[in-house]
Amino acid sequence: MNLAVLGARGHGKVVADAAELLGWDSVIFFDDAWPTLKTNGPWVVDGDTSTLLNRVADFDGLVVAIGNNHIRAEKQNRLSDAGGKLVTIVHPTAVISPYASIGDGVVVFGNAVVNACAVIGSGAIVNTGAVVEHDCTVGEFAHVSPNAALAGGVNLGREAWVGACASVRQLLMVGAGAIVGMGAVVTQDVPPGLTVIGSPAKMLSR
Ligand SMILES: CC(=O)SCCNC(=O)CCNC(=O)[C@H](O)C(C)(C)COP(=O)(O)OP(=O)(O)OC[C@H]1O[C@@H](n2cnc3c(N)ncnc32)[C@H](O)[C@@H]1OP(=O)(O)O
Repeated sequence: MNLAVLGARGHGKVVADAAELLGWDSVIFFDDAWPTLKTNGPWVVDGDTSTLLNRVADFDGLVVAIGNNHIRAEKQNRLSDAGGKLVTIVHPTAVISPYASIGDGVVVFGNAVVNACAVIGSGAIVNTGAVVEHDCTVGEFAHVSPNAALAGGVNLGREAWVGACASVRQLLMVGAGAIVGMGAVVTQDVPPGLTVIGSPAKMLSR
Protein backbone atom coordinates (compact mmCIF):
# COMPACT_ATOMS: atom_id res chain seq x y z
CA MET A 1 0.00 0.00 0.00
CA ASN A 2 1.60 3.24 -1.10
CA LEU A 3 0.52 6.72 -0.08
CA ALA A 4 1.22 10.03 -1.81
CA VAL A 5 1.30 13.11 0.39
CA LEU A 6 1.11 16.53 -1.26
CA GLY A 7 2.85 19.09 0.95
CA ALA A 8 6.33 18.31 2.25
CA ARG A 9 6.59 20.39 5.43
CA GLY A 10 6.06 19.80 9.14
CA HIS A 11 2.36 18.97 8.86
CA GLY A 12 3.21 16.42 6.18
CA LYS A 13 5.74 14.76 8.47
CA VAL A 14 3.03 14.16 11.07
CA VAL A 15 0.70 12.78 8.38
CA ALA A 16 3.45 10.42 7.13
CA ASP A 17 4.30 9.29 10.64
CA ALA A 18 0.65 8.46 11.38
CA ALA A 19 0.26 6.73 8.01
CA GLU A 20 3.21 4.43 8.72
CA LEU A 21 1.76 3.54 12.12
CA LEU A 22 -1.46 2.64 10.30
CA GLY A 23 0.42 0.21 8.07
CA TRP A 24 1.05 2.17 4.87
CA ASP A 25 4.21 0.54 3.45
CA SER A 26 5.48 3.49 1.50
CA VAL A 27 4.94 7.24 1.84
CA ILE A 28 6.12 9.50 -1.00
CA PHE A 29 5.93 13.29 -0.86
CA PHE A 30 5.17 15.80 -3.58
CA ASP A 31 5.67 19.54 -3.17
CA ASP A 32 5.83 22.57 -5.44
CA ALA A 33 9.28 23.36 -4.03
CA TRP A 34 10.59 20.22 -5.82
CA PRO A 35 13.24 19.75 -7.33
CA THR A 36 14.95 22.14 -4.90
CA LEU A 37 13.28 20.26 -2.08
CA LYS A 38 14.22 16.58 -2.33
CA THR A 39 13.50 15.25 1.15
CA ASN A 40 11.12 15.91 4.02
CA GLY A 41 12.81 14.50 7.11
CA PRO A 42 13.33 10.79 6.36
CA TRP A 43 10.91 10.80 3.40
CA VAL A 44 11.60 11.42 -0.30
CA VAL A 45 10.02 14.25 -2.32
CA ASP A 46 9.46 12.86 -5.79
CA GLY A 47 7.83 15.68 -7.75
CA ASP A 48 5.45 18.62 -7.63
CA THR A 49 1.67 18.95 -7.96
CA SER A 50 1.83 18.43 -11.75
CA THR A 51 3.89 15.27 -11.32
CA LEU A 52 1.37 13.88 -8.87
CA LEU A 53 -1.60 14.81 -11.06
CA ASN A 54 -0.03 12.65 -13.79
CA ARG A 55 0.63 9.77 -11.40
CA VAL A 56 -2.51 9.56 -9.25
CA ALA A 57 -3.23 6.04 -10.50
CA ASP A 58 0.13 4.82 -9.11
CA PHE A 59 -1.01 5.33 -5.52
CA ASP A 60 -3.43 3.43 -3.29
CA GLY A 61 -4.17 6.65 -1.46
CA LEU A 62 -3.58 10.39 -1.60
CA VAL A 63 -3.73 13.05 1.08
CA VAL A 64 -2.99 16.77 0.98
CA ALA A 65 -0.89 17.93 3.93
CA ILE A 66 -0.84 21.69 3.47
CA GLY A 67 -1.70 23.80 6.51
CA ASN A 68 -3.20 26.70 4.57
CA ASN A 69 -6.89 25.81 4.40
CA HIS A 70 -7.60 27.48 1.08
CA ILE A 71 -4.60 26.01 -0.72
CA ARG A 72 -5.37 22.58 0.73
CA ALA A 73 -8.90 22.81 -0.67
CA GLU A 74 -7.69 23.81 -4.10
CA LYS A 75 -5.07 21.02 -4.27
CA GLN A 76 -7.40 18.34 -2.93
CA ASN A 77 -10.11 19.24 -5.44
CA ARG A 78 -7.59 19.04 -8.30
CA LEU A 79 -6.40 15.59 -7.19
CA SER A 80 -9.97 14.40 -6.82
CA ASP A 81 -10.92 15.72 -10.28
CA ALA A 82 -7.90 13.84 -11.68
CA GLY A 83 -9.33 10.57 -10.29
CA GLY A 84 -7.06 10.28 -7.25
CA LYS A 85 -8.22 8.15 -4.33
CA LEU A 86 -8.35 10.45 -1.31
CA VAL A 87 -7.97 8.70 2.02
CA THR A 88 -8.33 9.67 5.65
CA ILE A 89 -5.44 9.28 8.07
CA VAL A 90 -6.51 8.76 11.68
CA HIS A 91 -3.66 8.27 14.15
CA PRO A 92 -4.05 5.02 16.13
CA THR A 93 -4.28 6.90 19.43
CA ALA A 94 -7.12 9.15 18.27
CA VAL A 95 -10.56 8.29 19.65
CA ILE A 96 -13.31 8.46 17.06
CA SER A 97 -16.89 7.65 17.96
CA PRO A 98 -18.47 5.05 15.70
CA TYR A 99 -21.31 7.56 15.42
CA ALA A 100 -19.08 10.31 14.05
CA SER A 101 -18.60 10.86 10.36
CA ILE A 102 -15.20 11.60 8.80
CA GLY A 103 -14.88 12.95 5.24
CA ASP A 104 -12.37 12.16 2.51
CA GLY A 105 -8.89 13.59 2.92
CA VAL A 106 -9.36 14.28 6.65
CA VAL A 107 -6.40 13.84 9.01
CA VAL A 108 -6.87 13.25 12.75
CA PHE A 109 -3.69 13.21 14.83
CA GLY A 110 -2.57 11.59 18.06
CA ASN A 111 -4.78 11.80 21.15
CA ALA A 112 -7.49 13.78 19.37
CA VAL A 113 -11.10 12.95 20.23
CA VAL A 114 -14.09 13.15 17.91
CA ASN A 115 -17.24 12.38 19.83
CA ALA A 116 -20.64 10.97 18.91
CA CYS A 117 -22.54 12.48 16.00
CA ALA A 118 -19.76 14.93 15.10
CA VAL A 119 -19.31 15.47 11.37
CA ILE A 120 -15.82 16.22 10.04
CA GLY A 121 -15.95 17.67 6.53
CA SER A 122 -13.71 16.65 3.66
CA GLY A 123 -10.10 17.83 3.89
CA ALA A 124 -10.39 19.04 7.48
CA ILE A 125 -7.56 18.74 10.05
CA VAL A 126 -8.17 17.63 13.64
CA ASN A 127 -4.72 18.20 15.06
CA THR A 128 -2.86 16.61 17.98
CA GLY A 129 -4.93 16.43 21.14
CA ALA A 130 -7.84 18.46 19.74
CA VAL A 131 -11.33 17.72 21.03
CA VAL A 132 -14.36 17.86 18.77
CA GLU A 133 -17.31 17.21 21.01
CA HIS A 134 -20.64 15.54 20.27
CA ASP A 135 -22.80 16.99 17.50
CA CYS A 136 -20.15 19.41 16.20
CA THR A 137 -19.86 20.10 12.51
CA VAL A 138 -16.34 20.84 11.27
CA GLY A 139 -16.60 22.36 7.80
CA GLU A 140 -14.70 21.21 4.77
CA PHE A 141 -10.99 22.18 4.88
CA ALA A 142 -11.32 23.66 8.38
CA HIS A 143 -8.53 23.14 10.96
CA VAL A 144 -8.82 22.47 14.68
CA SER A 145 -5.28 23.04 15.97
CA PRO A 146 -3.42 21.15 18.71
CA ASN A 147 -5.28 20.98 22.03
CA ALA A 148 -8.13 23.20 20.83
CA ALA A 149 -11.59 22.22 22.04
CA LEU A 150 -14.97 22.60 20.38
CA ALA A 151 -17.72 22.05 22.94
CA GLY A 152 -20.90 20.22 22.00
CA GLY A 153 -22.80 21.26 18.90
CA VAL A 154 -20.33 23.89 17.63
CA ASN A 155 -20.56 24.62 13.93
CA LEU A 156 -17.17 25.45 12.42
CA GLY A 157 -17.45 26.86 8.89
CA ARG A 158 -15.64 25.87 5.76
CA GLU A 159 -11.92 26.77 5.85
CA ALA A 160 -12.20 28.18 9.38
CA TRP A 161 -9.17 27.82 11.66
CA VAL A 162 -9.24 27.37 15.44
CA GLY A 163 -5.78 28.04 16.87
CA ALA A 164 -3.85 25.95 19.35
CA CYS A 165 -5.40 25.66 22.83
CA ALA A 166 -8.42 27.79 21.91
CA SER A 167 -11.86 26.78 23.10
CA VAL A 168 -15.33 27.42 21.72
CA ARG A 169 -18.47 27.39 23.86
CA GLN A 170 -21.19 24.89 23.03
CA LEU A 171 -23.66 25.51 20.21
CA LEU A 172 -21.78 28.50 18.77
CA MET A 173 -21.05 29.12 15.11
CA VAL A 174 -17.62 30.06 13.78
CA GLY A 175 -18.14 31.33 10.26
CA ALA A 176 -16.44 30.24 7.06
CA GLY A 177 -12.84 31.39 6.81
CA ALA A 178 -12.86 32.83 10.35
CA ILE A 179 -9.74 32.50 12.54
CA VAL A 180 -9.76 31.92 16.28
CA GLY A 181 -6.33 32.87 17.67
CA MET A 182 -4.36 30.46 19.82
CA GLY A 183 -5.58 30.40 23.40
CA ALA A 184 -8.79 32.31 22.68
CA VAL A 185 -11.98 31.62 24.60
CA VAL A 186 -14.91 32.04 22.24
CA THR A 187 -18.16 32.95 23.97
CA GLN A 188 -20.12 34.37 21.02
CA ASP A 189 -20.64 33.47 17.37
CA VAL A 190 -17.73 34.51 15.13
CA PRO A 191 -18.82 36.03 11.78
CA PRO A 192 -17.32 34.61 8.57
CA GLY A 193 -13.82 35.83 7.73
CA LEU A 194 -13.22 37.53 11.08
CA THR A 195 -10.16 36.92 13.33
CA VAL A 196 -10.76 36.87 17.07
CA ILE A 197 -8.29 36.63 19.97
CA GLY A 198 -8.26 36.68 23.76
CA SER A 199 -10.56 35.70 26.58
CA PRO A 200 -13.37 36.40 26.04
CA ALA A 201 -12.50 36.47 22.35
CA LYS A 202 -12.76 39.83 20.58
CA MET A 203 -12.11 40.90 17.03
CA LEU A 204 -8.41 41.42 16.24
CA SER A 205 -8.08 45.08 15.23
CA ARG A 206 -5.07 45.75 13.08
C1 LIG B 1 1.08 21.81 14.62
C2 LIG B 1 0.83 23.31 14.41
O1 LIG B 1 1.71 24.12 14.52
S1 LIG B 1 -0.78 23.76 13.95
C3 LIG B 1 -0.78 25.53 13.95
C4 LIG B 1 -1.03 26.12 15.31
N1 LIG B 1 -0.89 27.57 15.22
C5 LIG B 1 -1.76 28.40 15.78
O2 LIG B 1 -2.66 28.00 16.47
C6 LIG B 1 -1.56 29.84 15.47
C7 LIG B 1 -2.89 30.59 15.33
N2 LIG B 1 -2.62 31.96 14.95
C8 LIG B 1 -2.66 33.00 15.79
O3 LIG B 1 -3.06 32.89 16.95
C9 LIG B 1 -2.21 34.32 15.19
O4 LIG B 1 -1.41 34.99 16.13
C10 LIG B 1 -3.41 35.17 14.67
C11 LIG B 1 -3.96 34.49 13.43
C12 LIG B 1 -4.50 35.32 15.71
C13 LIG B 1 -2.96 36.59 14.34
O5 LIG B 1 -1.90 36.54 13.44
P1 LIG B 1 -1.51 37.91 12.64
O6 LIG B 1 -2.71 38.37 11.88
O7 LIG B 1 -0.25 37.61 11.90
O8 LIG B 1 -1.32 38.96 13.79
P2 LIG B 1 0.04 39.47 14.52
O9 LIG B 1 0.93 38.33 14.86
O10 LIG B 1 0.57 40.59 13.69
O11 LIG B 1 -0.52 40.06 15.89
C14 LIG B 1 -1.32 41.20 15.95
C15 LIG B 1 -1.49 41.57 17.41
O12 LIG B 1 -2.32 40.59 18.06
C16 LIG B 1 -1.58 39.93 19.12
N3 LIG B 1 -1.93 38.51 19.04
C17 LIG B 1 -1.70 37.67 17.99
N4 LIG B 1 -2.19 36.46 18.25
C18 LIG B 1 -2.73 36.52 19.49
C19 LIG B 1 -3.39 35.57 20.29
N5 LIG B 1 -3.61 34.31 19.85
N6 LIG B 1 -3.84 35.97 21.51
C20 LIG B 1 -3.63 37.23 21.95
N7 LIG B 1 -3.00 38.18 21.20
C21 LIG B 1 -2.56 37.82 20.00
C22 LIG B 1 -0.12 40.22 18.84
O13 LIG B 1 0.65 40.19 20.01
C23 LIG B 1 -0.20 41.59 18.21
O14 LIG B 1 -0.40 42.52 19.24
P3 LIG B 1 0.24 44.03 19.14
O15 LIG B 1 -0.41 44.65 17.92
O16 LIG B 1 -0.16 44.66 20.43
O17 LIG B 1 1.70 43.82 18.96
